[in-house]
Amino acid sequence: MAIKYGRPIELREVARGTGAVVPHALDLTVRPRRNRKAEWARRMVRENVLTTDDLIWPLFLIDGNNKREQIASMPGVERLSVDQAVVEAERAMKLTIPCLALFPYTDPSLRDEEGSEATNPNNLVCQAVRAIKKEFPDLGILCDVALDPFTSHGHDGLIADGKILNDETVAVLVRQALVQAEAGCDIIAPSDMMDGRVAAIREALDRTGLLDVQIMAYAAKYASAFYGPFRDAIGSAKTLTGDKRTYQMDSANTDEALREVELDISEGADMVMVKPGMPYLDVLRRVKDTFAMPTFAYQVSGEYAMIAAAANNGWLDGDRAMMESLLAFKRAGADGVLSYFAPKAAEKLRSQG
Ligand SMILES: NCc1[nH]cc(CCC(=O)O)c1CC(=O)O
Ligand SMILES: [Mg+2]
Repeated sequence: MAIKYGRPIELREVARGTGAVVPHALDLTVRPRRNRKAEWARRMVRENVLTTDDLIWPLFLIDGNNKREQIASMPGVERLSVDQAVVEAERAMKLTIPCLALFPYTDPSLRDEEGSEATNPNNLVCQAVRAIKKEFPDLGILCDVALDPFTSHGHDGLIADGKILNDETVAVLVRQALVQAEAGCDIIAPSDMMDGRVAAIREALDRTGLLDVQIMAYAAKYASAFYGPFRDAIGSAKTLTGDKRTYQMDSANTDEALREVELDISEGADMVMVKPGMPYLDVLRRVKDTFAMPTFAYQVSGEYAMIAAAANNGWLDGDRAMMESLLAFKRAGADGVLSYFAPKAAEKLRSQG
């Protein structure tokens, strides 16, 4: 047969009749455009859909009260004081976005070589978790585990002699995860890419009786230029020394992503993530097909900035580019997407009914 799936073309060698009724009509049996002829017809054959359930909304936190600060490289995204984060949490609830992700801008005076503020049970993230959970206990909260918002050098781990120390870092990450979980965080999301951190965090959570706290592992996280605006947002862009290529993955690799994901699953990850998003849809598809785990993509700050900047310049239709990019994650196998577009996309989805 000429084609593997669909209608066997040879079997359709029925007489087509001679002389088309319509002048100049091609003698075509198969016309794929028929299924696209109207919106209702396109809806009938649509293979993937985006809903508000697919969205995780990342928020940036800053110390203070009633404070909102624009982030220059992320037009439309702000740093929020805890009370304002609670306001946005209410918006998430109304928009039926299931989960927020929290990232702190740590005051420079609180940053040090060891990132000690990460394990302060009253740090900005923990304050926000408590405040949001108090008002909206049914809203999911995800907390990032890594030291970069807290270290003076901007790295995700501890450094000695210019090297990132894996095992010593994991010990600190475990304490960071515990203070977040004890504050009420639902999903611990290690983004540091140290080896063995998922197992260590799972063991510590279980030992503490925090059996229901989930782990979403940033399992295949690449060393990427697309994190630039995020580093502005959390204030690590200027201080970061060197790059993160000894722990984040080489963007040339995909087999390695499968090995990373397999390890994190075996260590106890409940969900896995591929990051960045759009430039790595091939990785996302392989991960989903290989492991059939709840699999998430992070449409990172640089991806957001590209679309937002082009839209603000009138170079593309921002809303359509946003929706198309989010649907692409679904098509590639994602169960959900962390995206700064989350509230805007949710508003659009709900206005469409
Ligand atoms: N480890 C921290 C972390 N968690 C999420 C992002 C990036 C998110 C984004 O760009 O939107 C980063 C930055 C980094 O690894 O340098
Ligand atoms: Mg790993």
